[in-house]
Amino acid sequence: MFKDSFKYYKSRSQIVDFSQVLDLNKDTPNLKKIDIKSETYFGFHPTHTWEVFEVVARPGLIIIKNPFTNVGQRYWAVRCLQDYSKRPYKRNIDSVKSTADIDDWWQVCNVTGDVELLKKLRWSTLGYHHNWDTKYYSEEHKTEFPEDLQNVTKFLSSVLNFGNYSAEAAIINYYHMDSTLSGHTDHSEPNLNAPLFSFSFGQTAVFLIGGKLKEDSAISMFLRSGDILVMSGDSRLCYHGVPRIINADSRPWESIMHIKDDMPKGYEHILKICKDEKLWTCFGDYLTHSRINMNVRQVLNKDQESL
Ligand SMILES: O=C(O)CCC(=O)C(=O)O
Ligand SMILES: [Fe+2]
Repeated sequence: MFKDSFKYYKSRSQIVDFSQVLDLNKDTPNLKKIDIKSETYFGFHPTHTWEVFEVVARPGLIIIKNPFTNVGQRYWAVRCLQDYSKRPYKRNIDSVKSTADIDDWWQVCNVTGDVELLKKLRWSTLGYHHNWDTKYYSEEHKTEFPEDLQNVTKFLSSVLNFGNYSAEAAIINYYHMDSTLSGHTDHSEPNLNAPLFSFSFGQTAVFLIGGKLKEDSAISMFLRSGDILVMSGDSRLCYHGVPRIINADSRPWESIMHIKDDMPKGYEHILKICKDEKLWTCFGDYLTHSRINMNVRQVLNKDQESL
């Protein structure tokens, strides 16, 4: 059962055996290779070099083994920490009295060196804001959806042959080494046919995915920095969660190669941070102790203009 596996991997009071966790670094019959179109896009290695798999036990669950250039990883980490964590996006810290007034969390953390505050940000929502109590989206609770995140998911959707994609809601999850995310399904979107794109950066997650029912058994997999998980088809409504964050076995964000980056216009200031070791340091330090997950969804159905 999902619950039992979750408890097992979460446990700190016993030695946990990770040998059954699906590992993209190992050749395994549990993964089926998928061929994709040949394209290029900012922040990624050319798609003909990508390793894309479907998880045999979970049809529709696709995983792209870190397709990012190291600069690409830095880019999204900077966006999540410096920009997607800011007002007017909605954050968990908004509803806590002591932190509710903080507009620019990242700047305050860096100016004050407040490590406690750094750990307080657990999520932020972009576009349609997920109401965690009612589990509904509404037109009244919506902010602009970032264009770069919109475009990167359009690109991925096209490369993977899912067709047109319109990213309209995202949850950015910020995890520390002791954070977990309990089992849930993502079913609030009127459009449940469109895939969900999940990007991982920083430390490694043990990701658990069961079936459509809580009682179904779960499989586990490592999500490392740069890996992209796509929940589509039959896996879109499966129970899933993160019982554990473990230390990364490599840190691809640490060094950058000077390859030409085909940067979309308007984001040059982000690229400047990625390429300047001094400016990058505080972001790199964060990733050394944390994991960031960008979880992107299409909310509306094809011909629907609003909720
Ligand atoms: O952090 C992850 O890998 C999963 C996050 C997730 O399931 C969610 O935000 O709904
Ligand atoms: Fe989820």
